[in-house]
Amino acid sequence: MRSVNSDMIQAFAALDTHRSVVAKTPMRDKFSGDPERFKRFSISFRDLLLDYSKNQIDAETMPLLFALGKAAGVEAHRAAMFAGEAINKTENRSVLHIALRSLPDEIFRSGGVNVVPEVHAVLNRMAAFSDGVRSGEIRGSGGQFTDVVNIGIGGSDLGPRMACLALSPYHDGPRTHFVSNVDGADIRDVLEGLDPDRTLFLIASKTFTTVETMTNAATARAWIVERVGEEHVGAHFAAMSTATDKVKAFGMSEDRMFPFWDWVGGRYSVWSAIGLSLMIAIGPAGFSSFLGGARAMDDHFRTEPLERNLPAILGLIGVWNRNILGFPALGILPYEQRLARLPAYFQQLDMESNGKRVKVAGGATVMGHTGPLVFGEPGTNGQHAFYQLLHQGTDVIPCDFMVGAYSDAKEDYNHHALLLSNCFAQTEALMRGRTIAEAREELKGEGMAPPDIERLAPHKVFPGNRPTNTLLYKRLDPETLGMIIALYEHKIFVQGTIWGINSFDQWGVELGKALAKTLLPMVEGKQSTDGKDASTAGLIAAARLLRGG
Ligand SMILES: O=P(O)(O)OC[C@H]1O[C@H](O)[C@H](O)[C@@H](O)[C@@H]1O
Repeated sequence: MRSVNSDMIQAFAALDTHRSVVAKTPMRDKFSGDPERFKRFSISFRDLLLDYSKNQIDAETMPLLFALGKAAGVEAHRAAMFAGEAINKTENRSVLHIALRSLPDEIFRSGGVNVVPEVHAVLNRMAAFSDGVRSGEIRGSGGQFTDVVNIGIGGSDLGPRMACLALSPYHDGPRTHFVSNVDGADIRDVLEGLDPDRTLFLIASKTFTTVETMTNAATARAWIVERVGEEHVGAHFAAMSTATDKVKAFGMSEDRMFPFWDWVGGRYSVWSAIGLSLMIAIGPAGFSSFLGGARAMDDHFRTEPLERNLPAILGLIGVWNRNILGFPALGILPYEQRLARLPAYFQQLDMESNGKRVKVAGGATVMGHTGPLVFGEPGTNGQHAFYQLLHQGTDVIPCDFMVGAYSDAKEDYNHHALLLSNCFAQTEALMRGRTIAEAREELKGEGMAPPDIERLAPHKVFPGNRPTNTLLYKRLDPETLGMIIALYEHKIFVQGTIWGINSFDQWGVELGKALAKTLLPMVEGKQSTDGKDASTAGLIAAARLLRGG
């Protein structure tokens, strides 16, 4: 398993040959030739519908992709993850974010030990703490907390930040704020206007060593000490980390410490203690529905054959687009303003997991491509910004559209129908395109003179045949959000398995961190830049000059 075997080579070769067959018929003709196409290439799970019919695929493509998934050992690797095997091989760790959403009587083992009792013990402590903060029983120096500030970065920021915004209609706790950047402007802007006597800080860091988070935490501590007094620091802070000794050294008491474990990757940690800000905002019951949605997707992923498995289908379509058709990027386009941070969240989830080029088995370089460049913005905003390139640019960029059938407010009816029509219209336009004959026809219909028609028509041509998936759900509630995130987690797992890389480490972020440490004394003027390349030394010198020292 997990090294390129002859079945995989054959499966890739078959897909490669098949590509030229598929390419003969553009998607618009595939749709007119097959009224069953939507039915054939869509799949539902609970209130989620995944329509993948607007891809460059035909009846032969999916069986070939399922054969590839099987040859790559997706099923066995999936079983290994659920069995708690140390599939994160470079760090020798189990990968058990799935245990974070388990039921109390389920069993997930890491190193032979069932982790579920510990998971639920922490969840219960988080619930008691959240209830206390929400009711005012747990309070600051000036009474009930009105504001909660999560200080963290990467996986200790993007998940709770994204989910708090996504579920804002479910907020009935204190306001939540997020500070991540080491740029002092970030924390300064957040603290401005907050009442120190009623502000709770949550320090979120898996390692409790991340320089951005530690710097911001120290600034927050100083803010409290200065305004409220050293003796109140304990009441205004809590921490979530796997490094309990470091949290203690920071001065945090046991009851303000919410642990998680090294078998949870940072970008998979929103379900753990890292989600405390979300739990305080929406309450333990809402958080439990969020976990429940993910658990439902886990069960689906674990038990369904690849042919009826949403994450597998989404992952395999992604491999088709990336490896066989050679498309370099993936747009994440939620038609849901409250999912504005979802593209950034999926960017870390996907690019930090699958942005790799070395095989987990043997250390050789992967042949071909791995993870795509992930980007996105909520629709309809993106339409008025970068969709021009999606429709008429020289690169083909597959996109995932997502939209809820309902908005949570009745008065949005008019807005929501427009939102839905825009979402569906974009996928239709990307698929159909517009031919030169159609462009001419349209201009003629507008009464344009023939020379002008000829001049303008080429600019009005849309090549079409551009792939999209559409994920339609009923409404964005905690359960649905949990399902969507878990869907993408498992999709990324399927792709990482096929590419033979370790989706659960992130060595690629280390070099820059190490170099930043060596540059700091140079930026501060305490050390010479001798030995640095001319650009780096030149930039440091120029910045020092501009800073006046
Ligand atoms: O939670 P922390 O240990 O503070 O780490 C925060 C983030 O920083 C790192 O550089 C990693 O790239 C991320 O995966 C991680 O989520």
